[in-house]
Amino acid sequence: MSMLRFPEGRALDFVGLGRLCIDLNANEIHRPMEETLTFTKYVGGSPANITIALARLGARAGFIGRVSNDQFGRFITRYLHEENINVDNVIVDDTGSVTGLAFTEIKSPTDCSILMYRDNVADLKLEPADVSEEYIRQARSLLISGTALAKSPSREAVFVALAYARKHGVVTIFDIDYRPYTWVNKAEIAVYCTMVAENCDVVLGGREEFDLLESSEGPQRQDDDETARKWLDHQARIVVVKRGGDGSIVYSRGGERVEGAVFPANVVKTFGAGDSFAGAFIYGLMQGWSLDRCQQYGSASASIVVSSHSCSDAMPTLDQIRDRIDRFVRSGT
Ligand SMILES: Nc1ncnc2c1ncn2[C@@H]1O[C@H](COP(=O)(O)OP(=O)(O)OP(=O)(O)O)[C@@H](O)[C@H]1O
Ligand SMILES: O=C(O)C[C@@H](O)[C@H](O)C(=O)CO
Repeated sequence: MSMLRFPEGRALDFVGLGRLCIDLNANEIHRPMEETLTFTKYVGGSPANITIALARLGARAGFIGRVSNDQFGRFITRYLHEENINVDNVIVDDTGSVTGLAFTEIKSPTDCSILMYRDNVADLKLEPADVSEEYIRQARSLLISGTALAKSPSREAVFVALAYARKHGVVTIFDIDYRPYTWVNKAEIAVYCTMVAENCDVVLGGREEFDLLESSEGPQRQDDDETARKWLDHQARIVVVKRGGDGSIVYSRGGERVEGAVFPANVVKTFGAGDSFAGAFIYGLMQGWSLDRCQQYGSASASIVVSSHSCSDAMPTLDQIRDRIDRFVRSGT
């Protein structure tokens, strides 16, 4: 068992915090963006994707963030509402900010990149005063994504939210979510992400992301087991090291170490794997499932999303994940 206790009797199962942006995924795939003519618009932003994933699985989800006061901001808020995500703590920013744009280039199933437009974005204008203690008090869990720490006042808002969550026994989840385009330097990443990771119950990241947090400790740590021990020595009850096409390893404070493989996928784009994995994995933790079942659902969810054109729109339902698992059990595909 994961030794993680989600409080009961709360109005929300899960609250995401941070980036709400727009994905513009190239429709002409398997070619460089210089040759792309059209894009499809989706809601994006890692914490938004994970929150949508949880809502799609039936969790009562909410969000804390800022959106721009324009058509994109309204599009995002409406989409979250239509996904039954509570938007009471989604604030319209009126400082003239814009919505972050993530242009996804799909050159091949394994060669994808994101062109980010993030100057003056609304999500990083989130202020400490925007974060409602009452809103967090009614939640069972809170997700913090690392990019929300990249700039003030969003950075300070994160620490306020984390303090409220710890005060009210809310399970705190930190997805390192490193995106280079917003941080000033790697030293800041190590400092601020470490401060959050040391105070969260669940920490998820890829090998390179953990190396960024641990870089101040001399040569980059390559050992996943050592990384897990480090963070489990702090607040963490669960540490997830995501390893792309090689799967993931999940560690618990109770000494479990569970390696998980991937499900076969007809990969359209690799983006969205981490967010879809995280959504189903966290859902499983909330149900009190074993770690290998949480991991299995996370991996199955990821295989569905990497086989799709979008991230948020493609987040699967429980039935879709179960069907994916059943198909693999029956046929190995
Ligand atoms: N090519 C793939 N095919 C099937 N499953 C995959 C593939 N890549 C990743 N996954 C699954 O998704 C999980 C998370 O993937 P990854 O480690 O790439 O996270 P990430 O880097 O956060 O992803 P993202 O690209 O969304 O930021 C993996 O542990 C694995 O279960
Ligand atoms: O998180 C981002 O800013 C990019 C996302 O919008 C995009 O969907 C993605 O890369 C998910 O991994």
